[in-house]
Amino acid sequence: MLWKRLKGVPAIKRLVLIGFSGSGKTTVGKLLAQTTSLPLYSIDQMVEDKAGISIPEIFERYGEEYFRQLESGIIKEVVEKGEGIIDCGGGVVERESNMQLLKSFGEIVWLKCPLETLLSRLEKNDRPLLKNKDILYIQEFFGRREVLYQRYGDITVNSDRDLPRIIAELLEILNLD
Ligand SMILES: Nc1ncnc2c1ncn2[C@@H]1O[C@H](COP(=O)(O)OP(=O)(O)OP(=O)(O)O)[C@@H](O)[C@H]1O
Ligand SMILES: O=C(O)C1=C[C@@H](O)[C@@H](O)[C@H](O)C1
Ligand SMILES: [Mg+2]
Repeated sequence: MLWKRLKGVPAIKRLVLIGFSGSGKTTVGKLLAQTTSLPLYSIDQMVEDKAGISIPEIFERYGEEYFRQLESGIIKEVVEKGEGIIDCGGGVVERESNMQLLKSFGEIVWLKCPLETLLSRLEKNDRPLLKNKDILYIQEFFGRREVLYQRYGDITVNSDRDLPRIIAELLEILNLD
């Protein structure tokens, strides 16, 4: 065991991961769920399961607003669950109502990562809001999103590092065993 549980301090067992596409929410969520045995709720995956088509297809056929409605509907269902890790889509912060619900569920962790790293991770980019966009557009979009992640995150974790270090920091913050 790399981390040590602090005795007498309650563990955080309701966690919400937010951050830009490529910040590692899904990757970190899976690893953290495996390590802690907490259930993982991946909102993007649940939206795709509900719609029966991929996210790029949802955007293409029905548009962003329809995707956002599905996303908000799944969030309403998931916050009714008990303990667990919620892996959000990158745009969850676009709706204040999503964030109120998620705040009532648990601790919101912003996986913060510089744009340069995100872009290298998203080289094979299929995210509809970023696909085929020029760098100036992406920089401006990233800047607007950072303001929102900063606003809603209770805890900020640097995700511009290797995965074991991110997981170790999260386990320490959450005081999980
Ligand atoms: N700490 C890391 N170091 C190196 N590569 C990483 C790290 N975290 C994630 N990645 C890689 O970056 C890519 C994007 O990661 P991931 O899908 O987890 O991001 P995300 O935040 O869930 O994005 P989205 O909001 O689009 O769902 C994946 O290929 C993943 O393997
Ligand atoms: O940043 C966004 O708005 C998105 C991020 C992805 O996780 C998906 O939820 C979808 O591609 C929208
Ligand atoms: Mg993801």
